[in-house]
Amino acid sequence: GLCVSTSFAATAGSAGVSRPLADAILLSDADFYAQFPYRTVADVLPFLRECAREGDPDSVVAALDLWAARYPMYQISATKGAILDGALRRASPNIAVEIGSFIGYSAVRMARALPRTARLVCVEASPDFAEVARSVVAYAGLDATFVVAKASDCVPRLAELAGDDPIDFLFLDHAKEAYLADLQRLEAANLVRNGTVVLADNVRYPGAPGFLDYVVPPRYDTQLVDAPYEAVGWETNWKVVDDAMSISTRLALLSQ
Ligand SMILES: C[S@@+](CC[C@H](N)C(=O)[O-])C[C@H]1O[C@@H](n2cnc3c(N)ncnc32)[C@H](O)[C@@H]1O
Repeated sequence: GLCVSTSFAATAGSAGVSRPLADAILLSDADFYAQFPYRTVADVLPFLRECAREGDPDSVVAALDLWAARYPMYQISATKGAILDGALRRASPNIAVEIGSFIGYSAVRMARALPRTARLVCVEASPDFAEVARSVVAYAGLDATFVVAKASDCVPRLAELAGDDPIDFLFLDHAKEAYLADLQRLEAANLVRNGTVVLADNVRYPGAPGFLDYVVPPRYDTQLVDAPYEAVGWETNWKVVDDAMSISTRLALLSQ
């Protein structure tokens, strides 16, 4: 529909689209679905090999934007991706953690926006998704360490990976109802410091009960950034729903 082409056009222009991706953009729905079927998440890999340049994160992001436009699914939009890029660049973290990677779209965006010496750790509960995400990040020529675990079980491994260092930037995009408990688990393990930035998606829709009430002074300073949730009912009737990302900065550590 209209939403798809407009939102994609905005990214394609800035990303330096390769010739094959430009061809794929022009395919009719029927031709696109015939040439690039989506039966399992791993089907994104042959599409990327054809439509994105290996070692070129911009072309991988542009190709995944097209993939998501033809197959609306659970990755953040290009608009939300730009919000993530901006927050990450402003925070300039040494250690960034993402919880909920799906096939690696936001992981590529984060790895691309990080300082060279920084590390990205991605926590993903599904082994299948994590394996695809790992391949996508590698295809983009970027680095990330994957922890295949539920967020509630990832703390020991995160602590090990971080050494004595806290997480400087945390992106929450997994089970919305688990945001609060999983953040508090990281706090209890001293993985959050004064100034740690926590960016959370879907805090308005589907919504993160309890989480938004928690990330307020004196614990956190929080800014809400409006950005629509695009994929509601995409199979039958495309609907844009109000949503927001929250960007919270830790103000003070409480003893737990
Ligand atoms: C919305 S998708 C993430 C999209 C990704 N951040 C992107 O923008 O490309 C949510 C992901 O969280 C994972 N997930 C759900 N609950 C989880 C949990 N408790 N711990 C870790 N991962 C979880 C799901 O398997 C799914 O891949």
